[in-house]
Amino acid sequence: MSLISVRHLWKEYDDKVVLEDINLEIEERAFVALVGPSGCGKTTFLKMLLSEEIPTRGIIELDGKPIPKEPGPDRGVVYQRYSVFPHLTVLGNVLLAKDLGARGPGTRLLGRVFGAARRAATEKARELLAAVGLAHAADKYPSQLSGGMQQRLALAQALMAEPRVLLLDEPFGALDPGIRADIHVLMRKLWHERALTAVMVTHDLPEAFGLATRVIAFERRRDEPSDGGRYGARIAKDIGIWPPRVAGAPKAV
Ligand SMILES: Nc1ncnc2c1ncn2[C@@H]1O[C@H](COP(=O)(O)OP(=O)(O)OP(=O)(O)O)[C@@H](O)[C@H]1O
Repeated sequence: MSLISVRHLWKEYDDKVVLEDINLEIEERAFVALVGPSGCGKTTFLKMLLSEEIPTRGIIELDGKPIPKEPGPDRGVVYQRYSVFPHLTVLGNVLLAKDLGARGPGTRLLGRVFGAARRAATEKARELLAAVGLAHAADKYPSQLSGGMQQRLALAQALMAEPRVLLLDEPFGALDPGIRADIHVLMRKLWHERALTAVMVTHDLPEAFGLATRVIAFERRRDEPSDGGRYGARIAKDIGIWPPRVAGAPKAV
């Protein structure tokens, strides 16, 4: 069974069709790159996977069940520009992800984590900071971080709730090429080492083909101003990388 199943999905804003009859099955541990012209609906699609937007028609299932109506800890997200809390340290920003997502035993009003749960969360946040190469920066403030370090922090924060699905919206688009290459290495490592299924929007084809197991291109079959928004984008290409990349088996890359 697929982890994510999208069937006959349409998204319209007023009388403008953005996405038209999208059908897609995403296997667990896949790394899907979504590419396509500007404005073709890639971010809108990601927002529907995150439950920040509601489909006009059609079905999205996560693990065989309708996707939850609200964003939740099962889906993490990283945007191109990370919105940090400037008055919190790097460690504090990662812990906040836990606070915001906190539920159940060990939690109190406002969802803040206390006591043993707090200590476990701090340990986990430190482990994540080490995993993204920010162990040395735990006590720094976001304004003291470079763009690349901020995106590493964004990854740590997104992973704090151990999401099954990691959604990435041009996460490395604002970085210089050298920094980007470094963070690609990190992204590969995280995907191999953690139980993640990733869906990443990117404009960068080498990035798409360099990281993904599968590259999906959205495109409108007609895109004339005279069409007045009658046609949405569809899946124009669905390319499996060859030889296949297998999560957890970096030697196969
Ligand atoms: N809330 C909204 N209300 C109305 N129209 C919207 C809304 N959000 C997005 N759109 C429109 O939907 C279309 C798709 O936008 P979207 O941002 O998903 O495209 P994209 O492929 O991610 O573009 P880009 O590559 O430039 O980021 C655009 O025409 C946009 O103007």
